[in-house]
Amino acid sequence: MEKVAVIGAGSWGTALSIVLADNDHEVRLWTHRIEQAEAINNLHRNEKYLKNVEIPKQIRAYHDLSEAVDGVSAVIVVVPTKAIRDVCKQLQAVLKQKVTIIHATKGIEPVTLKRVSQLIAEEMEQYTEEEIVVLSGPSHAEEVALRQPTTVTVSSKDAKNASYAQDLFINDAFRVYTSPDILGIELGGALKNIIALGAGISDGLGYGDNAKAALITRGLAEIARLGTSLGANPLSFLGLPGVGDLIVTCTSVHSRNWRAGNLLGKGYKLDDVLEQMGMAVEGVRTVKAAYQFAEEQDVEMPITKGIYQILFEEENPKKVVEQLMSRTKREEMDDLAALLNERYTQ
Ligand SMILES: NC(=O)C1=CN([C@@H]2O[C@H](COP(=O)(O)OP(=O)(O)OC[C@H]3O[C@@H](n4cnc5c(N)ncnc54)[C@H](O)[C@@H]3O)[C@@H](O)[C@H]2O)C=CC1
Ligand SMILES: O=C(CO)COP(=O)(O)O
Repeated sequence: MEKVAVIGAGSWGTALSIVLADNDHEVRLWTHRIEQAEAINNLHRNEKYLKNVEIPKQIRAYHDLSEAVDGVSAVIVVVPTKAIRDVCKQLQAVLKQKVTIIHATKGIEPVTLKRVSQLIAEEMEQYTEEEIVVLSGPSHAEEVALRQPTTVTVSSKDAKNASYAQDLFINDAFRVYTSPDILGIELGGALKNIIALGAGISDGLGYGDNAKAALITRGLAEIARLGTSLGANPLSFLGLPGVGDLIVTCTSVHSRNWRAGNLLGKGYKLDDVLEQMGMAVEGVRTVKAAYQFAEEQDVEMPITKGIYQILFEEENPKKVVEQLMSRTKREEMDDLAALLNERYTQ
């Protein structure tokens, strides 16, 4: 049994705390909102983020960060990407002992184009990027909290840390794999949110399953194209944090990115959609980063570009679909298949 702190009491932080409590760990769930800590401790509920879920009594919520991390062996960071730097600065100030840092956040910082493990290492000087672990994969909090079968991947350059994280979380309802390709795992988890926004827009416009299957497949091709240009293993995009997470986020009503896209497709404005959601919709910031990445790396990402135009240039979604459908003719297998072919047939 380990003593662990989960930083961020949104839907995902709360669901991961439940997995850890089921594994008999002592779980301290930190939130920056005092009233939320009180509600979790007194009512064993987190109604705003995870409706109708009973939180096990052995999960204790904290508002004081230094108390939450005192004596723990692992810290699991689960706040939205935009809050990572701020939260890690606070952690750096209060952490007295060296711990294993695991994050479960899915995003890329616009402008700097840094992944979350890089942001953590930048803000917490006693940790190197190689030591950080990411947990990612097709895993909606709503289903994890109900102990429905779920599979994820943990990844770190430090194999010992990845294996520690695997042991911490794995149980009969929550199966955990390991991977050494943290670049591919973080990029897959972040970039699928853009395609999920697109799937929601497509559904909001009234298009059908054919369109969604096309978005998932061609979206995977452009994620893999960008990822491999940055040095990721193309096979990672065929795994749980790649195609697995694309499928779940593009097809599940639980997905915040899909739901936000759906409202955009129905004609709502971005600001109104985000206000209505009231939860992290990571794809909105990540599409800025991916658009910039694609320009800098000279990588073709037409779906990402179209979604960027809908979100930030007020482009009409129907017009974007027309543009995507009337692009120059090409061979299909010039993407992921070709990358794999190149790597494994020589
Ligand atoms: N909800 C899900 O099913 C899953 C979410 N994720 C990822 O987990 C991350 C967190 O997402 P959710 O839990 O869904 O978000 P959420 O919107 O449900 O909760 C976010 C939490 O972070 C807190 N927060 C926001 N800014 C903060 C700050 N500056 N300092 C401290 N706390 C702050 C909020 O108060 C809230 O408790 C995202 O990157 C998301 O992509 C990953 C897998 C599944
Ligand atoms: O990453 C997720 C599921 O694996 C959650 O996706 P949303 O943030 O779109 O809800």
